[in-house]
Formats: sequence, structure tokens, C-alpha cells
Amino acid sequence: MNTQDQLKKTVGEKAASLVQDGMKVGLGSGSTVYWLVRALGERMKQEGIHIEGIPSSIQTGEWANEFGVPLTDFATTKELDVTIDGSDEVDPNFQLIKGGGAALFREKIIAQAAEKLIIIVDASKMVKQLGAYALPVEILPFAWERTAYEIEKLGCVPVLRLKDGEPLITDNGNYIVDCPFEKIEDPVDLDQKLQKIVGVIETGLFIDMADSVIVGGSEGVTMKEK
Ligand SMILES: O=C[C@H](O)[C@H](O)[C@H](O)COP(=O)(O)O
Repeated sequence: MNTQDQLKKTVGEKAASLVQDGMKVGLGSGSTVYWLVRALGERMKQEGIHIEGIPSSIQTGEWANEFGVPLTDFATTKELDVTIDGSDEVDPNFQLIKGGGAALFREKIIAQAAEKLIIIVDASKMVKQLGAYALPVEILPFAWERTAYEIEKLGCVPVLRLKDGEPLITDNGNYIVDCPFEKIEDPVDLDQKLQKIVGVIETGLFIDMADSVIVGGSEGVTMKEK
């Protein structure tokens, strides 16, 4: 396992240790969340705690099944105690860019449903300013070229995300465009402008949502609170 994967494992396990018996937990997506789900399954087996999760992607649901974390859904549960998720960038105000794994729409739903959002990252994701990571935006396949044209007016050239040479289809049946803004001076303003474009389903900007960030770096694990 390389150093970055070791850090992802460490922060995933740290976050799992904060989950308490009886909690309903939003389970994010991505390679860091893999370690979280695995550690939650371990805790359930070893400590006998019982939790229920709602996954933000088909992949996370499969991991939950693999590691024995029971799942529920929003038909039976409207509020979660905590959501734990990875991120692609985190700025000093805890504003986030997410969606590298194309799961941003469901991730934002489980983030909003939770009393607390904990973000787990290795130190490479901590940035002074958002934007070096191209911002993922989920858009409707219908007229996607027009939606991308409107996004372009905000200062980037959106790139349709492909998989095996074809447009990547999200778990929700939509497309993703990756938007290389490079420097996002005002994430709140950009998010508002993007949300106004008809055809934009959801943006990868998570504004004022994260409460804590668990960071794994060379000097160990630190938990930063807002
Ligand atoms: O759509 C994917 C998510 O936003 C992920 O949480 C994000 O891309 C971070 O993933 P990873 O932990 O694999 O770096």
C-alpha cells in the first residue's frame, strides 16, 4: 500500500471510531470512504455496535454489503446523525470541491440530511483556494452542449467526462462536465450562478456544509473543527 492509501485508511478508520451505537450514517463515495465502510463493518463485528447506513453511490452500497454494514433508505429515514465523505479539495473555510467519482448529487443529498458532515482526506486535498481541481458539475444529457455553453460563459471550458470513449452516465442517469476554473475566487457566487443554469442538476461545490475535516498527513491525523 502506498503512503497516500495508508493515509486514506488511517482517516477512514479514525472517522469510523467516532460513530456511535444506534447512529444512522450517510456513507459518502470514493477510495477514502472504502476504508471507512470497511472499518465500520469491523466495529460492528468486534464491538457489537449496530448502525444503519445510507450510501451515496451504487459502489458504496456494494462495499456496505461486502463488509456487513446494514443499509436503510430515505423512505424510512429522513434524517441522519452523521455523514462521512471524502473530498477532492478543501479550502480554509471548509468549502469543498467534490465529484471526482461522479457521485456528487447523492453525496450532497446525504450531506444535507445529516446533523453533521465529517470530511476525510489526505493532506494533498487541503488547498488555499479551490479550483485547481476541475469542478465536476452534473448536467442533464438533453441539450448538454447548450448547458456546457452557458457554463463556459462563467470562465472555463467544460469537458464532458467520458468512460470507455462514451459519455459517463452517473448513478442518476446524467452526464458530468469537468470545469477547469483553475482559481475560484468566490465559491458561493460561482455556485449560485451555476445553479441558475437550466440543465445543471447539481454542482460539486459543497458550500457551508462540512462541520469537521479529518486530515491525514506526515505528522499524523488531525481533526479540524469549524
Ligand atoms: O464523487 C466522488 C466523491 O466526491 C469523492 O468523495 C471524492 O472524489 C474523493 O474521492 P477519493 O477519496 O477517492 O479521493
